[in-house]
Parts: sequence; C-alpha cells; structure tokens
Amino acid sequence: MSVVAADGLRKDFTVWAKAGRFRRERRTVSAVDGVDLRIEPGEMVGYLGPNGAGKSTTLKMLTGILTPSSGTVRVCGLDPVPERARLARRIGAVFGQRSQLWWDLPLAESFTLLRSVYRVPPTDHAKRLAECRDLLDLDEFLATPVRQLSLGQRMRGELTAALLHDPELLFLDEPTIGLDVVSKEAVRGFLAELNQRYGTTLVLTTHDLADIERLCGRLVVVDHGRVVHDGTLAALHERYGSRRRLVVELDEPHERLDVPGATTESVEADGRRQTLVLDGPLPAVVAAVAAAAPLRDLKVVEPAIEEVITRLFRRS
Ligand SMILES: Nc1ncnc2c1ncn2[C@@H]1O[C@H](COP(=O)(O)OP(=O)(O)OP(=O)(O)O)[C@@H](O)[C@H]1O
Repeated sequence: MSVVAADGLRKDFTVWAKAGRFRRERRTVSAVDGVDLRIEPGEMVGYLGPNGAGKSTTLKMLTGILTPSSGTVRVCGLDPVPERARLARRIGAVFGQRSQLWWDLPLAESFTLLRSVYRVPPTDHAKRLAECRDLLDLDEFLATPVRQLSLGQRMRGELTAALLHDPELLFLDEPTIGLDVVSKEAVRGFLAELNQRYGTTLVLTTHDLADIERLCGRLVVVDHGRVVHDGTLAALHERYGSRRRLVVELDEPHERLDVPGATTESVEADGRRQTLVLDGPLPAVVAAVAAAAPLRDLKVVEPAIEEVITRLFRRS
C-alpha cells in the first residue's frame, strides 16, 4: 500500500486584492491545482519548487492541518483531516516554524511530555531516545532549556521529538535551513541513516542542493500548484539536456579543439586547457582529443543540479 496516495488534490484560497482606491476584489488563488502523487514505503522524496509553488499547502493537506478544496488523499491509509489524531501517531513532522518543544523547559522534559502526548510505552520511548541521543549527540544539551539552544541543537531536538513515537513517515520542511555546514551534514547523515536502518519514508521540501543530492532518490517538482517533474535526479538531467563536461589539459598550446561528439565551450592558457560539452559517448571523445593533441590530464565534470533546477523553473 502506498504511504501517500493523492488524486486530483486541490486547494483554493480566497484573497481580497485591491482594485482601485476604495474597492477590493475577491480573487481565487489555486495554491494546489490538481496534484496526483503516490509515495511508497521507504522512499526518500524531495518535494521541490520555487517560492509560492504550493509545497507547504500540500504538506499541510497531507498532515491534516488543511482541508483540501477537492480531490482525495490518503496518508498511511487514513483520511488526514477527519482521522488527524490517528494519523498523528503514524507520522512525524518537522516544520521549522512550528516547534514541538516546550520553550522554557529543558529539552529532556519536552521528550518526557511527548511520551504522554503520543502514549508511547516507556520501554519503546527509552529505546528510541537512546538511539537519537547517540546518533544526534544530544547529551551535552539535554538539560538546557529549549530557548537557550542554538539553531542546530534545536533542530536535533525537533528531529528527536518527531521520531520518539516511531513514525513510519516523516515530513520535513527545509530541515537544514539556517544551519552551519557541520550541522547540515549531521542532519543529512542522520536522515539517511533513519531511512536505511528503519525504512522510514521521508518527504522533504528544501532549497538546498546538497540536501537534494544526498537525500532525494526521487524528486517531485511543483510549480504553480502542479507537478512538473517526477523522477530521479538523473532523469531530470536527461530531460533538461544537462550534459557532462570534459576538461582537458594539453602539453602544449593548441588551437580550439574540434572533435566529433563534443562542442568546445572554453579555451584557456593558449589552448592548453579546454572545456568540452559532451554530446556523444565519453570514450570516443577522449580518443578523438588524444589523437588531436598530446594529453596531460583530463577531468569529467558532472552537470550541476543548480543548472537543471534553474532551467526547469524557467521553462515551467
Ligand atoms: N492561507 C492562505 N491564504 C491565501 N493564500 C495563501 C495561503 N496560504 C498560501 N497561499 C498562497 O498559495 C500559494 C502557495 O503557497 P505555499 O506556501 O504553499 O507555497 P510554497 O511552495 O510552500 O512556498 P515557499 O517555498 O515560499 O514556502 C502562494 O501563492 C501563497 O500566497
């Protein structure tokens, strides 16, 4: 059974826009405009899109915070809004703006309170907490009031809070935003481990390209409330024609290379260093370059995800 199954999911908002000096006009904004989505157990899915694309609105419908205008949705087999309390025991959510922690209490006490909220048996709770303490290095700040924690420490606390009841599905909204490089890596490593060890399904929104590369085996890209791409990062590269590049270092100055299967993009250092965009198979291009000039070194550069995402958003 799919963990998430949405068909024709829509959410319209009514907004009042200024029309002239004294008049205001009623307008409908389709924040989510007919999304079909299936997510299977154990997947790690990046839900991506430019600002205002409808990501948060979708996540809110999937977690039972917002009622869809139309369409059907099942998460863990449940209807999120009417069965919100049951769903809450099956899923976890880390939404930056909504903390699960009690601001004035030491972190450890928030965890104890959450055990009662979710009615987790004490032994299960203790086991999960011990794992999180270990994997997320919580011990040095367990006794610190939440309001005194650094952003990175708080995020580690939020992750623990979302996982203590052992959810099968975890939603994360920008889990690494604002963190320093070390904390970002710690959070990514932890999420990857969680998925591998327990098969927890992850659905995350992010604008961070390293998160995408590390954590999203599948990318669902939305724009103007619609899904514009659903597939792997490699498929995204393929579809948007992003190509690998070959950077060659030559022994001597050389004119611009002109070999079959590649287009020379840049020529530096009197032609000793040239960058070719690959159109054909790599071995044939390397052989052609080696036949044309004495090769000192070569490097293959994979297409940058930035480039693909930028292009995708420009086209959609
Ligand atoms: N409560 C609301 N009332 C009216 N319009 C809303 C409401 N919530 C969202 N919208 C509009 O719906 C659209 C989608 O918003 P949403 O927050 O889902 O986008 P997003 O992809 O999460 O963006 P971001 O990356 O900036 O968080 C936007 O045009 C937004 O202005």
